[in-house]
Amino acid sequence: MFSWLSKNEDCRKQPDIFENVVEGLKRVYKEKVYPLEEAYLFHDFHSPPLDEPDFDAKPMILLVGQYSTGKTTFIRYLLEKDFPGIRIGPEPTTDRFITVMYGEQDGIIPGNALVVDPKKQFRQLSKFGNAFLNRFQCSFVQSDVLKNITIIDSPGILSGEKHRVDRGYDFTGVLEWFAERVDRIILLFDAHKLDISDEFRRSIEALRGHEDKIRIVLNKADMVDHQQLMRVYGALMWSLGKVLQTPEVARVYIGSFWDKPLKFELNRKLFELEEQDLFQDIQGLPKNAALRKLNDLIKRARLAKVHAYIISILRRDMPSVFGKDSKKKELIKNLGNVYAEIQREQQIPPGDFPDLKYMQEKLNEQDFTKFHHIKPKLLEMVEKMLAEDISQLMGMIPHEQTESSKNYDVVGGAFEGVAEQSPFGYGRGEGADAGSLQQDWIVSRERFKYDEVFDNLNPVDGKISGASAKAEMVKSKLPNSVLGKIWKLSDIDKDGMLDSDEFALAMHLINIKLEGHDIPTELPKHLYPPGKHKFVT
Ligand SMILES: Nc1ncnc2c1ncn2[C@@H]1O[C@H](COP(=O)(O)OP(=O)(O)OP(=O)(O)O)[C@@H](O)[C@H]1O
Ligand SMILES: [Ca+2]
Repeated sequence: MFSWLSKNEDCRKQPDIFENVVEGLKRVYKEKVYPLEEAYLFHDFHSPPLDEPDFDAKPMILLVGQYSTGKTTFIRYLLEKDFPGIRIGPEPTTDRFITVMYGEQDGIIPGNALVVDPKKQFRQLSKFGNAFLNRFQCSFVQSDVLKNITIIDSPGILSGEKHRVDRGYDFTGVLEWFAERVDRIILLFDAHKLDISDEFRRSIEALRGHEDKIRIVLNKADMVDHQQLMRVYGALMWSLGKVLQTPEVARVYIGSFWDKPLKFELNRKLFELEEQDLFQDIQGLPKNAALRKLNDLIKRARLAKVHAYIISILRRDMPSVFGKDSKKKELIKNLGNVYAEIQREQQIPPGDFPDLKYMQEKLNEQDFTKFHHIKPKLLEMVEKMLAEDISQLMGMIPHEQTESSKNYDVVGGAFEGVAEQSPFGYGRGEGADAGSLQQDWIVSRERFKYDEVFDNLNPVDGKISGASAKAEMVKSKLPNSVLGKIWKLSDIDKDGMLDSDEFALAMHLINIKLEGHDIPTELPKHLYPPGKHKFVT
């Protein structure tokens, strides 16, 4: 299975210099973490070994939610086209996990074939059996959106359902498997029907430990009026606080992610801003993928370490001849004492330990006499990797991010319509952007007012001094930091004085700020006075 594990044997002798972050992660995993995992049967307890495609895969977004919250519609909205196998409807529709990936041609690969493809990151899913594989597929779509991300649609969570029994496979296990590997988990809620079932709550629990990846979408927010929306939002935050059990509750994006007309025009602005934030988050995923992989590898290495301590202590405490069975039972029952011993002696925080009940269950199936004693060398290797290699790789990330940011853009589909060039882009026609789509200089519209003030400031040779401009500008009561910025943008020819055009521009910028918009760092082209276009940078 791990043909790639034996490659590059010589690397070990060379000093650790990594070509790039992902190659570095592959190498430290296979050379330093994997041996510890293998020695202490980590893969039987926690998660299967990482494979090369796990490191190479495009960033993935997993959509999770109760049935009919609009998961599939959300994907359709992003892609602006259907994917093979898409089904949308008010009743429970999606009955399978579908990874929606980029392909030169549209098509489907069924789960059974997917898990034997060595180039894809899904091989280990075969452990969930045929009942799952028959409910798993990959849909290929020719969409630019998918060139740098992969989206995973999941079956809606039904209330009153016991997943393992009704679906025939370990649904939460599958969720957990994906949660560990994806870059983003988007939980969808229906503003129109906010009842959080016990089943959904349990599914969210399967996402424990990955709270940093979770974002919440309060979808269909357009189906209720504003007052009701506020109430639903409050109720959602309250329930989330209980389910997620993290001090800071994940970011909630309010919106209606489909292409139908708005019911309440009042919501347009809010939805637009929320969508912009969510899209930015999604567009940042490819850039941050290396950091996410690094983060997940640290989590994994720490768990592997704790796991090794647990297993080796159990081995140490087993008798060599008689009473093995009763001792095993006793050790499992008192596993809490083992945890306490490790916490005390190794100074490992309780949060790094696996769930006690879960470990007790897993240990039942194991033969303790086959466990290894403590191997300090293997542990040291992981310690050293956490201390040295990881910080080296961390240091390479900013460089890689700037280097390759251009190739990483998520474009196309819904991302295209709101791109800056179109008049419907975020913030187009507002604030400093107002007037960018017209021929005339927008400042000239209110010009007559500004000229009157200007003339009263006694200009000499058509210009007023910095001092008299300042005296006028502070009347806006804006702080000096803002006015200084406005001054810089307005004194276009940089002669330390303002002519009537420049003064009008300064007043225009002050109004923009007073209306609550931001002042740009550079003056947009359309705000340059007609005679001063030669100064455009
Ligand atoms: N933003 C929206 N506002 C109102 N209705 C919506 C919105 N998005 C989707 N719907 C409607 O909600 C229903 C469910 O949509 P969809 O099938 O996409 O949900 P789903 O979460 O994928 O469901 P399932 O879990 O059953 O697969 C459909 O009738 C769809 O038209
Ligand atoms: Ca669906």
